[in-house]
Amino acid sequence: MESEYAISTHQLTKQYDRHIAVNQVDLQVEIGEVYGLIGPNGAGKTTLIRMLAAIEEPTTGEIYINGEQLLRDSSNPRLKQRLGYLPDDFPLYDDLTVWDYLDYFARLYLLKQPHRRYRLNDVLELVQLTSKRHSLISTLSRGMKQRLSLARTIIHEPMLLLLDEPVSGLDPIARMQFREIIKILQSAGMTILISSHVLSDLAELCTSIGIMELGYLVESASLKELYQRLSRQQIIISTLDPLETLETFLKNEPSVEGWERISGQNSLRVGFSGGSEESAALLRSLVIAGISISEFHCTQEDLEAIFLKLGHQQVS
Ligand SMILES: Nc1ncnc2c1ncn2[C@@H]1O[C@H](COP(=O)(O)OP(=O)(O)OP(=O)(O)O)[C@@H](O)[C@H]1O
Repeated sequence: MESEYAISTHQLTKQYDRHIAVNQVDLQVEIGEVYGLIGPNGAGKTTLIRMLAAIEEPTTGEIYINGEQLLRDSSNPRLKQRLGYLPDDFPLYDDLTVWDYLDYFARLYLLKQPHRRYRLNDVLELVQLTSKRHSLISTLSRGMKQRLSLARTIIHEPMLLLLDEPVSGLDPIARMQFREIIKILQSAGMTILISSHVLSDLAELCTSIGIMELGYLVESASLKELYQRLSRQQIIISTLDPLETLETFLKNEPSVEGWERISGQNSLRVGFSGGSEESAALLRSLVIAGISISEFHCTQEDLEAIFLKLGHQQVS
């Protein structure tokens, strides 16, 4: 049963003195997923990830990685070989070159020549740092340093990647570059667990989302299921007529659940309970009623709206 999952935990708990940082967490992540972990500061995300990476001992509970149990009082060398862990504060050695830094880690993972050299070249190409291979780390931008950290994390070709807030502090372009690399790793078959405060990044990358709060995993579902269950459809309607004309018409439409005016535009954001057939029928009847429609655009509430609807704090 556990072997179906890249990660499976049972009642996983971590207690520091009297404070419970992770509380009876049952987490299941299927092989090949990109699983996003979100939650406010102090929710327990880092502690959970550190236990999965076998850096932190659980107080109670069990962890299975690809069906194999992480053992207490053991360095778990075989399992660690399959894991790549990127902490949120990993130090880089400023006075090494990019190549020497990666070569150092490849040696730690006992990669032999000529495979080590091939692997370094492949990884540098993936993280788009080939042209920087002879540069000192101190001369890299923050985004480049983060991509180098990722390169170090995957140098030994792990099956499972654990990334703790990898995009925090990066500008939008650097975040996009990082996301593109994650997508390539996923398509190569890696399972990836990623914690982030940037919900729009997770919405674009993840297949499933887990929400942590006060040490508990309070929600865990595929992104598709979350959207189906919690995301309302919305229609943006713009008109050349006075907004009141459109509003009067919408009052009699059964699938319309309310609306708000979009400031500065002659447009409404309409909450809508129907599917695509009902929205097509609405557009038809607006046109038949002689209302001049300049925009009619169906959209869905995003991950941030879902997160707020669940009653959790906003995290970004
Ligand atoms: N070594 C430790 N000793 C005592 N308490 C700790 C320790 N590590 C974490 N905690 C506490 O456990 C709780 C969870 O911390 P954790 O860092 O896992 O949260 P987080 O969700 O990763 O937060 P953030 O988003 O700020 O990184 C916090 O209250 C923190 O103070």
